[in-house]
Amino acid sequence: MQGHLEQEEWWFGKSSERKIARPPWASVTALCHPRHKEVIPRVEMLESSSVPLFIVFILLFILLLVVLLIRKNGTAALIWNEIIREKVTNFIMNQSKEQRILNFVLANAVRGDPCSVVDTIDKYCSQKEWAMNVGDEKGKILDKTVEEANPSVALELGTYCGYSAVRISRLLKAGARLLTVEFNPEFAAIAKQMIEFAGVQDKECNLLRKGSVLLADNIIFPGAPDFINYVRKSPHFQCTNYPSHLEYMQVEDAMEKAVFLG
Ligand SMILES: C[S@@+](CC[C@H](N)C(=O)[O-])C[C@H]1O[C@@H](n2cnc3c(N)ncnc32)[C@H](O)[C@@H]1O
Repeated sequence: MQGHLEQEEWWFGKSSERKIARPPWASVTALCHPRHKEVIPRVEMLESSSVPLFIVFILLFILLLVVLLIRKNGTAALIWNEIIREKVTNFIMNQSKEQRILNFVLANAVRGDPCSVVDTIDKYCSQKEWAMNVGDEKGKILDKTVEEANPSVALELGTYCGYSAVRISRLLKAGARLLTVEFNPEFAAIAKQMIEFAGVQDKECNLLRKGSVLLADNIIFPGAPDFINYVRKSPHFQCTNYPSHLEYMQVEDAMEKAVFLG
């Protein structure tokens, strides 16, 4: 009877001769031919056209995991943005990221309008390339601190492209002074052009006096343990912590305000 069976009714010929090799992606079910009691195991292989689909699905899944990791984990975000993506883009465009930020501002912001400069940098860094400006979320904490302290002199350590310098300057009262310090000469050159374009200028100042306010960024990520340890233990500072997020990210971060009590 087995010999009369149509070829297409049986996938693997006689069951007694059958050796079923089952790869991991194949599932085994049982077949019973209508004219026989014999139960024939049937291997349902993924069709060859499904294998590339399966691989694409796995790759998409891995991609999704990597994207989630980059969005939620600060170290992964920095490795992706600062090492991989930035270096590749710099190589292709033969230009630094900071130069691209400046070019975007020169092309899109309003000269002499610090708010426009701040908004344009935020737009570039949230939509195109991540950068270590304080950003808009923590920027609002910075704004509030500057408005509360209403300083006649402000000192910033770490200018980078000049984002926070412009942001602080736009809130300073008439006659107030801002000094901002940057040790990387390339960043300092970019910041100088940014500050000039925004129509604000840096000037000299004195150091701490009673009532001076320090606002430290990135105290959780990458972290500033020595600074935090020092100001929190010192009787000369009154500290307030502001939980927030790493600029343009969902990674946990915070700012610390330390008021010098004298
Ligand atoms: C997080 S970025 C500052 C971002 C900037 N405040 C803003 O929001 O636009 C830190 C900057 O501090 C600079 N920096 C680090 N150590 C420094 C030091 N000892 N003196 C001056 N600048 C420093 C770095 O080169 C970098 O540009």
